[in-house]
Amino acid sequence: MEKILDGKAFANLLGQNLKEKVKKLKDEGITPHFCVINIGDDPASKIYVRTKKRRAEKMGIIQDIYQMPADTKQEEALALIDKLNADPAINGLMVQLPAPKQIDADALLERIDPNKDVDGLTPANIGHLWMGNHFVEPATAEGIIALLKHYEIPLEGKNVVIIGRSNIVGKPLAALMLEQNATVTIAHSRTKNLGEITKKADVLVSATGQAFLVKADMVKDGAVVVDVGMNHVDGKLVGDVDFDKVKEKTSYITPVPGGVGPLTVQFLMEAVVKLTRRQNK
Ligand SMILES: Nc1nc(=O)c2c([nH]1)NC[C@@H]1CN(c3ccc(C(=O)N[C@@H](CCC(=O)O)C(=O)O)cc3)C=[N+]21
Repeated sequence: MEKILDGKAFANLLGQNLKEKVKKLKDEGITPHFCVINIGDDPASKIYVRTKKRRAEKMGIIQDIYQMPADTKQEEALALIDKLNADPAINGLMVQLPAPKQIDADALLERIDPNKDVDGLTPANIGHLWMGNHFVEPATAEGIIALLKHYEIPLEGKNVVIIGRSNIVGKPLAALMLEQNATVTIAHSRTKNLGEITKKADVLVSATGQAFLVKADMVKDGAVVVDVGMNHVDGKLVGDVDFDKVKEKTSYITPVPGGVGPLTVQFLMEAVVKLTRRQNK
């Protein structure tokens, strides 16, 4: 029954358009330039940062990586953010998450200039998101909304269940789904009778980091399933969804890899370009 929501193909389609936008900026003498601050040695983070760098190069965007040691002090990270905020040559910055435990990551996010906030995770921009006057949105959530729109999957009046309440995915996605007039439920690790709740979902999104959490008996026939999970199992990348069994019940489903991940990266690039344009009006 399933139809695959091909995030990778859609990201590439968007990429062609974005390259043109970057070219236009370059004709005006402006090259979008952003920085990723990565603190510590998380192996997954290092891969993500490199994936972004490749994508940035492809788009014609400059990405600097500031790799900081695992024992970086809060003040050192704050000082770097201050420096990048103040540098007019830098259009955007982001702090790769998770950060080591001595770091107060929320305080770092709070320090980022909202006008340079590629991730849309500063308190100001989260406020804008919930008020409905946002100009930069967290990339994963934005990517999911765009993907469903691209496949002409309506959200108005639909029951959307999101598993996961992170600041980076679950909460911002709930805001954007509400904006699309969906009825939104957020489930999480303390939710009781998860399967009963997910079975009511017309659109089910999982963003937990728990492999095989979403089983076929938790999914309504004909549902749309979006898998945000990135889990390494036996050296293989899998999502949160028991894909082979769940796909038999869905009308549409995102694969991992090749689903939401490439859209996250693409929409980070879109944010860099959007911020750059806004700074050069
Ligand atoms: N401040 C911050 N912003 C983020 O946007 C952010 C972050 N921290 N921390 C970690 C998560 C995770 N994330 C992904 C990036 C690329 C893929 C991606 O490219 N995935 C590919 C393939 C990955 C592979 O093959 O290893 C795919 O799903 O097809 C996935 C996930 C960004 N994140």
